[in-house]
Amino acid sequence: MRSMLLKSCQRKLTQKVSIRSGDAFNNLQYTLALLKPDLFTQPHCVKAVLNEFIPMNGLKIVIQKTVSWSVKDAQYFYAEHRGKYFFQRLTDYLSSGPFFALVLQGPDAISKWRKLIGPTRPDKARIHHPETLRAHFGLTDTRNSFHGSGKRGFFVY
Ligand SMILES: Nc1ncnc2c1ncn2[C@@H]1O[C@H](COP(=O)(O)OP(=O)(O)OP(=O)(O)O)[C@@H](O)[C@H]1O
Repeated sequence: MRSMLLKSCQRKLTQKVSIRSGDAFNNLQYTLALLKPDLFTQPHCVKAVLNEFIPMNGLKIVIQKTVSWSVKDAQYFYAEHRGKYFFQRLTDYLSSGPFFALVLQGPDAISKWRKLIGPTRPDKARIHHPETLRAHFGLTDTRNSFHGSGKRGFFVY
């Protein structure tokens, strides 16, 4: 399984990649991280996240790709929230411009990245978890700058 994972990671970024996240090998995991459109428009913030926050927290970027989603792509990705009052706002936002998709690797990468990005709401993050990325960079409940996959499973982009 590990060699399959590594093979997937080594494919060129232009190719469609399918990786099984969260497979443990000596606690090694892969996780999907999104640096959402609001952050993408702030190159100095992106630079700080990529070059400082991620490596300093024991995570390694194995794939980095700029993506642009249609509304349908965003609706598919966030399907679990369909029907909620913020669904249209959320999917309009994710399809409003380009953003970065990263595959991060490291021990306990899934929970480590989720912990690093912090609570969904940046205002709450600034009060209760001021050290987190959403506290530093998040703007609003919708434009909260980051996504971290919450569970093991396949992701394709
Ligand atoms: N109450 C809300 N009002 C507005 N937007 C919301 C609200 N709750 C969630 N969202 C938006 O939907 C996204 C997905 O919500 P979820 O509950 O999965 O939070 P999360 O796991 O912290 O975020 P993400 O899935 O983006 O990592 C959030 O990142 C946020 O942009």
